[in-house]
Amino acid sequence: MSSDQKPTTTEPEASTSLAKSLEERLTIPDAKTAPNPTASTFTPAKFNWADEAETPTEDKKQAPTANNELPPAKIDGPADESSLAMAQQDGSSHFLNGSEATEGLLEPEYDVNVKLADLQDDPNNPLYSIHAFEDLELREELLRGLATMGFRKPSKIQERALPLLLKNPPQNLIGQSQSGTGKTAAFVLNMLSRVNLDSKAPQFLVLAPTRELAKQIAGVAGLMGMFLHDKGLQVVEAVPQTLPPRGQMLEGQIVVGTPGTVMDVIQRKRQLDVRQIKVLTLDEADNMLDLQGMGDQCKRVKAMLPKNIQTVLFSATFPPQVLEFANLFAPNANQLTLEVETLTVKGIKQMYLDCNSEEDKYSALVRFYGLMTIASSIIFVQRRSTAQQIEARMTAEGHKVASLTGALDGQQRDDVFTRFRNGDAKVLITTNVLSRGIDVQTVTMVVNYDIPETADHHPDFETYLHRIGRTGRFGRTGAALSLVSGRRDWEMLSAIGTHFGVQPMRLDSDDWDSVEKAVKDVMKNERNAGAMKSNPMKSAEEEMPEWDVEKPE
Ligand SMILES: Nc1ncnc2c1ncn2[C@@H]1O[C@H](COP(=O)(O)OP(=O)(O)OP(=O)(O)O)[C@@H](O)[C@H]1O
Repeated sequence: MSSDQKPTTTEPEASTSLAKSLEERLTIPDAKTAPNPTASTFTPAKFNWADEAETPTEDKKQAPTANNELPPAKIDGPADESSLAMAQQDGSSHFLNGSEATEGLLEPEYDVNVKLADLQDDPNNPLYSIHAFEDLELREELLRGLATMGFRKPSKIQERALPLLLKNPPQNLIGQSQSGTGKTAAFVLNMLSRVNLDSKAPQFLVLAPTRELAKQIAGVAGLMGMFLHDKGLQVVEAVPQTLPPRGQMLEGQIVVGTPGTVMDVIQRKRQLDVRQIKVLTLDEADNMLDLQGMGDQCKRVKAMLPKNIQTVLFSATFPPQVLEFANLFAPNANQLTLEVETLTVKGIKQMYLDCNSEEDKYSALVRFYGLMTIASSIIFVQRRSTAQQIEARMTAEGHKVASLTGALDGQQRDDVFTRFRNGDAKVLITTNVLSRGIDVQTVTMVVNYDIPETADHHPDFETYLHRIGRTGRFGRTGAALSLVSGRRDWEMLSAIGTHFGVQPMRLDSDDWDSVEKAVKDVMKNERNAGAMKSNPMKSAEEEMPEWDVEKPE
């Protein structure tokens, strides 16, 4: 709802002053500029670099919630061809096929290659890089893999993190960068660079919060290592309901799984030999280390691994209290962290739709979808029951939608998610279970049907950021629409805007012509913006964000 109109029944002045104070406080800071330490001069240190990110998942919300949401079903499984094909489709199509299924909102009038090249030339963009992958001393098979995937230049996080990760003796790393900027490739390349292909023993363990993300990471590792398979590379998943039969070991140098299942296959089922593990990586590390969620499981897994292994933590968000624990989990880590104001991805246009009531949200949603063709979109809700209701209503009205929540079993989740990835379902309704890490490049719209809130009913900053980060991946454009239906929603969204230093654009559900025009304009402007941002006149050093360098304790 708007600052000046609503709520009409409850203290309109308060709402107005809220908006005013919001306006006063909201300034979008410029990227900081400062000397840029070159990769070769890095010593174990903490770097604070300007950019963007943050989020929680359904797994995190295993703590009791008001709506009795249960934690997601636990899932497991070995690496298979489908995950490779999935990653292939997702990972490689970005540059190989610029005219993928984006229609309507995001007609790709531009050439994706040209636009991305511009973004990667822009020092203020997180995709910017002054190096080539060739400078990063990667083995030849990996360079070929990257080229086949269409990766032309590393992003900032890849360029910064890789030299730190690949140093010998190996050092721990805590790495933060905005959603969709290629953190997966950074930690996957570390593993693929360090792998000993003469041994089939598990050497690398990656933990991720959900089965979908674990499978996605396994797929990326398989794809990036495509030229190492005939030399013996194997990637295996450890997610529920896809494990080999009891008594059979998980085989593969790279194991990717969810923490509960990994704990189970090490300790109880004894299907994972961890004696040769040399790197432990946590993706979505702030979520994984959350003590109310999976923190305990991750700690227990780590305790079962050999001592003195390299520990690598990545996320788009590291709230201060979690960062503290992260430093205990990965002692003496090199640190690449970002200021909170730099976490939002500029290519994601943030909007909110002012609805008249909670019930009005559904009709506004359906009307919004009727306005334009959207390639693919994700609707996030807070509760499973809401997901089911919206799915039923939209399906009854002839929309092709799917819904994925922790209420489904592993196979059902895989089926639904495959339908969405393939484009058979264009709209996915889900809870926070899919808020983190999921990379489906055709997603051009994220809808926050419910404003994300924590279990203790505060605005959930991290989840908001991760949710909207499901669009706008690696330089793509996207839009995020939050539905606001009352004073509380408005206050929560305002707090989120203040936290990140952004102000979502208001759309009025009483004026659909203007909504349609505004959204189309937004998408057009965003689409054209990338190519105009770069400033080739400034040297890389002049324009690099500020890095605070500290020695680790
Ligand atoms: N150097 C690169 N060149 C081109 N594309 C890339 C490059 N690095 C990564 N990508 C692509 O960018 C997309 C986003 O990457 P990835 O999923 O690793 O992002 P992320 O930083 O982990 O995001 P999140 O915080 O949401 O988990 C993927 O489709 C990946 O294939």
